[in-house]
Amino acid sequence: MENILSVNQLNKFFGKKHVLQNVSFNVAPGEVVGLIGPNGAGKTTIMKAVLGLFSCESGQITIKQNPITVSAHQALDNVGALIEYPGIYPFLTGYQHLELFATGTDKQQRIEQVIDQLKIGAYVRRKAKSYSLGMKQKLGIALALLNHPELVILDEPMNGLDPQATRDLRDLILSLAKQGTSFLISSHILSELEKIVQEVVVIDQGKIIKQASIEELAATGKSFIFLKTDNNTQAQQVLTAAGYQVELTAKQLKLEQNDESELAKIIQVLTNQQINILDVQHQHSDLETSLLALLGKDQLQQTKE
Ligand SMILES: Nc1ncnc2c1ncn2[C@@H]1O[C@H](COP(=O)(O)OP(=O)(O)OP(=O)(O)O)[C@@H](O)[C@H]1O
Repeated sequence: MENILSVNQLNKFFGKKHVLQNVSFNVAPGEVVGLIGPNGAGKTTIMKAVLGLFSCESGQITIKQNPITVSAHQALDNVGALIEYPGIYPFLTGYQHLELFATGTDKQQRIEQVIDQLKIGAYVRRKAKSYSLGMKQKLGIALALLNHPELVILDEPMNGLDPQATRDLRDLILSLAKQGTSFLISSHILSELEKIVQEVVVIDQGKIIKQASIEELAATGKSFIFLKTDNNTQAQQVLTAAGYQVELTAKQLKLEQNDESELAKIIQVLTNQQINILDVQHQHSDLETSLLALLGKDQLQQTKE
């Protein structure tokens, strides 16, 4: 299927600083792609470049195969975006913002629909100067979704949202993606991001260090077993003697799990010594652990080069 967004060999300098280095990735129709990386990695710069907000020294950006440059913006009619913080006029109401930016013949219907989708009806007719951070954020997202965009770019969309609003936004993104809308989303809340994205683009110091499906990335991280026994100190000694690396915290033991059969072996070692197991928990590698492992490895590789 033809990609909705293609970024190809993008290079951007701010002064002498090479902030994007040969950045390439694609977003397919209906795909939710997460852009993740440390502070200053270049995520917002990529998003701004896609929106044609500044020129890049080299590379191409196309939306539905139409090039985006500082002077060619037509393809952006299909794009909705919320970057950095919502640009909101304090003396207009939320509703007036929506009226100002709505296009198309079904404007009025669409405005009512996004008010409903973002659950902003209770305050949308109040002046925006009285809005909390989360209220502004929801209005910003409503504006990004207003004109039936095929591609939505959201920079830290969960900023300021409470748990219920975060969950509502997650459900909304998933349902729009099912209907074919594509998303490019950056977020530091990786536990949330991993619930919505299919593909992850990891950027560090201006370079893409990995593009992978969320499952593929999770598989690169580690899994742990947490055990509580009736004698953790003895359990640690016994397991260490059996060749396991065991970390003892105040209440439990932590072991790295390398393969699925390991838990049964550990239980056997402990029961052989009459140590009773009170609780077992298994923690699969999450996006955060995988990302940290990836960044750590990459940094190690860079220092070796
Ligand atoms: N207008 C600018 N002028 C000069 N340097 C800039 C400008 N905008 C960004 N930078 C630099 O470009 C690099 C990438 O910044 P960017 O905002 O894209 O990072 P980010 O990944 O979005 O970070 P964060 O997670 O902190 O939001 C940083 O080193 C930043 O200092």
